[in-house]
Amino acid sequence: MSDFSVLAISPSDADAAEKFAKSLRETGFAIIKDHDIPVAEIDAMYRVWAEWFASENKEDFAVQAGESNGYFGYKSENAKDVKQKDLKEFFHVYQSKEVPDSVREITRDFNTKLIALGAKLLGWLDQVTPADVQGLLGEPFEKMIEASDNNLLRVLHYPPLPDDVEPGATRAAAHGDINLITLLVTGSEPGLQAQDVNGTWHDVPCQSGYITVNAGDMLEQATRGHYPSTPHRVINPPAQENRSRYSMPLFMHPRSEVVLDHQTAGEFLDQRLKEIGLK
Ligand SMILES: O=C(O)CCC(=O)C(=O)O
Ligand SMILES: [Fe+2]
Repeated sequence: MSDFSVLAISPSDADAAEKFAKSLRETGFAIIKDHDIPVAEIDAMYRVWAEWFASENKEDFAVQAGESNGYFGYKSENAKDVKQKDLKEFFHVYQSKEVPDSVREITRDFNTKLIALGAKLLGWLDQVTPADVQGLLGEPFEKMIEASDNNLLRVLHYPPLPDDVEPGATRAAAHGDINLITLLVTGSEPGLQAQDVNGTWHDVPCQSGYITVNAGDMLEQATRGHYPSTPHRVINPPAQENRSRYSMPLFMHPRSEVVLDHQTAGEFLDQRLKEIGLK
């Protein structure tokens, strides 16, 4: 186990797009710093959502059958091909769907900013991805997510571990994300690990204000492996640090009709949601 020595890229770097694509290609991850989302806003998001997860009326927002927005209770999701459920609860925010009053304004604003940053990063990939790989795409990456209703901000709460935690159960078992790229604002506590191409697990730096980006399965599929999807997981805390952990990944999802390879993004997503117990 070692620290992940991924370069932190600033959007103002002259060669930001090249560095970003190189890092995604060689490590599956990239770190963005000096973006325009203030740390104070990230901290405020964690604060208001911590209060919401501690509130009594969470179940009023429980996800409805056939839907994917709203509240998902503790142990509702498993990683693909893993039996045990992850030790987490979460809320799925879509720009066009309802969010609780107490968190609405800040969440909409934060989500808008993060989606804009995600669009910019996909635009970087459009600039520097080799022409033969671009030739495989039905449309540029940035276009795939334009006016997409499928971009998903997941606000996660990993409660302190109970005394009777089942052997082998973890906060988040190893998985690849389904979507194109994920923007993962640094969590409130450490625990996130990424696997490199040699199979070694690394701690992802838990530095406030950093946004870690990883390639997902749709990006790997659309580029036939040019950008490999990166396995990652969230490990359980040591006993002396058994606190709640919060994190907020934004999953950038194409419009449903975008063709990835032999499947549309909508078909791909549907199949994967069934495999992870969410559909
Ligand atoms: O909590 C984290 O830091 C990672 C969450 C994650 O990988 C996911 O929800 O897909
Ligand atoms: Fe993930």
